[in-house]
Amino acid sequence: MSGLEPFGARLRRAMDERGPLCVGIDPHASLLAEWGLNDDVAGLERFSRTVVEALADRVAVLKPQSAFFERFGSRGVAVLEKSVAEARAAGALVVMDAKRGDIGSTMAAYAESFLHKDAPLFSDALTVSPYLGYGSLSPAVALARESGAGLFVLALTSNPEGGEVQHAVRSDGRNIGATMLAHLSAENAGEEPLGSFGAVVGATLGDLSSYDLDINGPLLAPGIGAQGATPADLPRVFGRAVRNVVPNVSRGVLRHGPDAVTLRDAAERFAEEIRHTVTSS
Ligand SMILES: O=C(O)c1cc(=O)[nH]c(=O)n1[C@@H]1O[C@H](COP(=O)(O)O)[C@@H](O)[C@H]1O
Repeated sequence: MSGLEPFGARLRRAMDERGPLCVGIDPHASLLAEWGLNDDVAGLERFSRTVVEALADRVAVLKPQSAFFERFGSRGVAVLEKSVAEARAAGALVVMDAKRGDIGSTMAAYAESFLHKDAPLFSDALTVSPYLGYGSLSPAVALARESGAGLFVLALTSNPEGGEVQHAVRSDGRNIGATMLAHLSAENAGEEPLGSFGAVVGATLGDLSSYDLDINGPLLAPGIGAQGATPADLPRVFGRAVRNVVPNVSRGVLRHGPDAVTLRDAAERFAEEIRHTVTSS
């Protein structure tokens, strides 16, 4: 199977050309209501199409959150398929936020669902959970390599509950979050200009200087906006690794809809602030 150019290279170029902002497509029921839409498939379709039409030709990454589509069953998943295809056709990279993770043999099927080039939901990258053991993700790593796709592995998540798992210390003295970062570093060794295997590291976490964030791969950083972090926090949280950070904003942008111009302006304000803090750090 001949795949695309590796995700890391495509992402680096998109970040250089468009700036690193990732906007989430998270059609919460409360946002549908704020946009004057019904909490049904038609409302979902209109919401998602509006975001894609407003932003896919200008932001580097769009990240649909699968749960909000799955809520509507097969018709919601059909909207998700269409949104992914339209966003990619308009030039955005799509990170499917489905946070899959299972025993290896089942993980292979999840990988086929999102990372096989002929899959209806093929996406440029997929969020995955390594908490059945990092090795259980190997079928997804292998298929991503073959397809030119990427993964974002939950390492240090933005939510306050994450520490109970991710800060737990192993017998070798390293904590679980740091262990995931080390696995990703090994995955990305020697890749230029950037590896395809990223970590999810929350922008809400404060100073992370005790972690080696230099994984030669992208760092997806949710938590800006609704969860309280700001673009100005990025250099303090990520240090030198800030240049590989893909900051995600979902509700902080989406609450400005349904008008496309207002949505674009909101995304542009975040993008500008991010550009400013990253280039001046
Ligand atoms: O993998 C993710 O995207 C993710 C990881 C994480 O640690 N924290 C986190 O908030 N997310 C996702 O990022 C988005 C954040 O949304 P907002 O808080 O509305 O900006 C949601 O879709 C979350 O599911």
